[in-house]
Amino acid sequence: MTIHDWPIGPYPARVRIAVAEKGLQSRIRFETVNLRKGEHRKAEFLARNYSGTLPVLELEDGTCIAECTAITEYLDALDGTPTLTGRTPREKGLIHMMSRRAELELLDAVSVYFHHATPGLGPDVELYQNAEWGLRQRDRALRGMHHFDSVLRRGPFVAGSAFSMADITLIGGLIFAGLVKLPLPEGCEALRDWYAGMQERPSVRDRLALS
Ligand SMILES: N[C@@H](CCC(=O)N[C@@H](CS(=O)(=O)O)C(=O)NCC(=O)O)C(=O)O
Repeated sequence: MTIHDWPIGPYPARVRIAVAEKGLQSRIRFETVNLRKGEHRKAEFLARNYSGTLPVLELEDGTCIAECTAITEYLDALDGTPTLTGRTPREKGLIHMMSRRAELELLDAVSVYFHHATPGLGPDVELYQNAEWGLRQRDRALRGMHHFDSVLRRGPFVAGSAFSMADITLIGGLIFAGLVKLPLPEGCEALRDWYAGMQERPSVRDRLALS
């Protein structure tokens, strides 16, 4: 399998972490698509992913799976432990919900801030920007940080009693926040402590070493 990837990217980090957590490193090769050169907007890549985003998982038969959640669900289904997307219907529902909430209220919000209220990927790629919209999403991300701090005051993981895709998505959001220098607000000690612990996981710490 091939993962079309931007090594330092927060969304690609989600899949890199999932690959390492599942122990699939030996089955996957990474191929860099240069976002800063706009390679993800070219026809060759758009044929792999209409949405023009990374990462994309390409299977041996040429099937391309985009969207981090879908890629993680595919990898999780490949073989046994650990389970990242839930073992029971209840776990699956809660993990998907909390992962999606981490996307909407943090990761995607920081991404919009990056693309609209900062130079982003540069003028050749950011063809339309709306700074007000970007700043509103930055504020949404800060509210999201407070929300996840309250979630993590009630338990050690984002969704239930074990590490899951929801934790990985939140890690992606905080990676992006770090990249755009958006600090955790005062009062988010539970989120801060949780993230410090997550960064000690080999799958998180060594994610760039996969390629
Ligand atoms: N919903 C997509 C979003 C993926 C995404 O936005 N990826 C970024 C890569 S990175 O910002 O994390 O490095 C991208 O392709 N950005 C290119 C662009 O937005 O032009 C997913 O979950 O995979």
